[in-house]
Amino acid sequence: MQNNLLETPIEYLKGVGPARGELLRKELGIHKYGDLINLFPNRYIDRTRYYKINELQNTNAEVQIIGKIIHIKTVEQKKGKRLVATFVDETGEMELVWFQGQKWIRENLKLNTVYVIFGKCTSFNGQFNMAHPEMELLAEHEQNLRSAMQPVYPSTEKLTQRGISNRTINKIMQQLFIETQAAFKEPLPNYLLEELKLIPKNAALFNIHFPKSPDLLAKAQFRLKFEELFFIQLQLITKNLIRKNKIKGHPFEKVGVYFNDFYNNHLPFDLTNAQKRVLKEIRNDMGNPAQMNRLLQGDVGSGKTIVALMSMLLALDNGFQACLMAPTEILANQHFNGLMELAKPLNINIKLLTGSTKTSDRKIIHEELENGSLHILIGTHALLEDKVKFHNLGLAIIDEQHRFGVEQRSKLWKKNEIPPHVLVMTATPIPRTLAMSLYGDLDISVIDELPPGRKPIQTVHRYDSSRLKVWKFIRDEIEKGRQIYIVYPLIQESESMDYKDLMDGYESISRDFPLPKYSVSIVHGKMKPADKDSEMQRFSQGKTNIMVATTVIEVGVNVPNASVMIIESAERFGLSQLHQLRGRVGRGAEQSYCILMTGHKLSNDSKIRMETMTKTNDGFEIAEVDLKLRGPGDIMGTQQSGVLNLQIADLVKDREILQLARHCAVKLLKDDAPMVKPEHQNLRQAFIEMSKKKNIWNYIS
Ligand SMILES: Nc1ncnc2c1ncn2[C@@H]1O[C@H](COP(=O)(O)OP(=O)(O)OP(=O)(O)O)[C@@H](O)[C@H]1O
Repeated sequence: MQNNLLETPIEYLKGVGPARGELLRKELGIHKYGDLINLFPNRYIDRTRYYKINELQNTNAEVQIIGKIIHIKTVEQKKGKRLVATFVDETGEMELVWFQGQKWIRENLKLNTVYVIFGKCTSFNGQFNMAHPEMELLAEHEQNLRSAMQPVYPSTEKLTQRGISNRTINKIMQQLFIETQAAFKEPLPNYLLEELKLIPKNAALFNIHFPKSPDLLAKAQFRLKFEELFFIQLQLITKNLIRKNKIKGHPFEKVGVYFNDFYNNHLPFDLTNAQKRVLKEIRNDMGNPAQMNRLLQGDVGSGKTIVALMSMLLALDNGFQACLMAPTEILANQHFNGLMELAKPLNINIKLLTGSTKTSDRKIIHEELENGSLHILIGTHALLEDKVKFHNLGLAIIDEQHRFGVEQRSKLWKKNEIPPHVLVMTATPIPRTLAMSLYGDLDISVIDELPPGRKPIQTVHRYDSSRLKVWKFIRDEIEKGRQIYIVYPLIQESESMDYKDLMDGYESISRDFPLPKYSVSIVHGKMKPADKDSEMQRFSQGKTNIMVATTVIEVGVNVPNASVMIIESAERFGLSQLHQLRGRVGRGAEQSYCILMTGHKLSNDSKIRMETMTKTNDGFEIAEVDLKLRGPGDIMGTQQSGVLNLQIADLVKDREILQLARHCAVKLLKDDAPMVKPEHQNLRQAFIEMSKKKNIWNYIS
């Protein structure tokens, strides 16, 4: 099809016109013919079945009935007038109701004439009724060739009220096919269509809007989903290739004194096989003259810190500086302390820069950073300030990247003429399918093995009514010398209520665990950073037995002696958050426990969450359940990514198609990366057009 036809403004389509055109633009983002063709139905209704009135059930289902209107009246009510018609068939009677458009309906409805009505049926006081039914005279209905599966398009109430019903969309879609003569260019190469048994683009578009049979509909859906995911993968992989070919990085050719000395003489434990494998992947990447962009995924407590340090030592060995940026002060502090501890025997200069760093210290940091005597800088967003200038930054490690905006990250890259290698670390396991789409342009390393000797955390779910028993359990654990976390939810919308819960909880815990035998710390977001820090310190040094906190402790806190995590109102946390919180215990050699406290009334989702947590400790398994429960849009970090504005595919349901699309995209680009072979001509053109429109690159880099 001619491209310019697809570019035609939507109001030129017969049956649309300026008013409807405006509505379609505003409500559905449909500006041109090409947008309309890609407005895919979100479900299909079976219009082959006709119900009798005595077969109706109160299920709120959509039904189709043949019958007559025998009576019509206007009913006055406080809320306004409604039009009520009595509709009968040979088995019974029901009511049809209209709240709007009553005058028109009264004038046009024919009494005692056979109609086919269609709509949602509800029951009120034993009588069935249907509000605003779709109506057609039986004679017309029989003439209208209708597909057995009638598409239902994503619509809005506003659209329906202003005269763009599903039926209207259906009609203008037909018109679109007439005007464009269904001649859409086939972007996929023939060999791919044959290999995957995909139906051609034209047939797919036709059958998605006017399915001829369930089988053809399924084929159309498969084909269009594949195409959508395939183009996204082409984009992501192309981006990765361009980066590897064009964006130069500093090759770290040497493994020198820092790395070797640490590896041979100061490793505090043997690395796990997973840590070794991941380090090798990182070394390989950084040894190349292309910029590294790697995502390091590791479940909570899997030992990412030492991998980060050893990667930084490689940068130092090659005469470069390294930095690590964390999203919160607590985390930055934690990393700083952890790295200082590990690097103690090495002669390197590591400093911490956060919002609370004193001006005098800041000055020193700035100077040392510029003259190159500062080797490693750890910090928060403070690292991004313009004043922070590196002598030569070779490696930037970003922890928990989804908390940083895209701009912030790229700002860090731009601190050098040649961008540093980038290692993104995350302890939030991302299901493979989602990682493929979100981070498909990054190389991914996974630490999928916990350090040896860890005892799996035992997780239980307890109702508030067994609190006394839980408190007894805590006392016993404290007796054994262990420490306890008690975490309260903090949800922004009800912040003041939550603070009240937290403070009430803190008071009653302080009462139940009184001084001098016990001491209780508290940490929450409203505290000054310095106070927070000192409370954290007291707890991590073992000076307090219990830490009462909000989710500020969610990530990165490392107190191996803490063996019990109690999560209050656990039903209010998402699965990945629960998993993160639980990961704060089980970091030492002792048996650890996580107790999920909830009230008795739980929604189905909450029940699944509690069951999942008590059943498994595996972050990836939990992430999969989370993805199923919440859908990809709610998973952390996905909102900012355009990857998820999918038109037809669904990352949860269509994971197999996604894998196939990725596989095919990799294969195709390996063979013909610029897509210049004759059989890839249409593909290339479609790819360029799509990249212009839907530039997911901006979201990701
Ligand atoms: N190979 C290993 N053998 C024994 N202990 C290890 C090993 N690797 C790491 N550890 C220890 O395991 C604990 C967790 O490691 P680390 O803090 O690096 O985890 P992490 O991956 O950063 O987890 P989180 O994201 O939850 O902070 C630390 O106390 C660390 O010293």
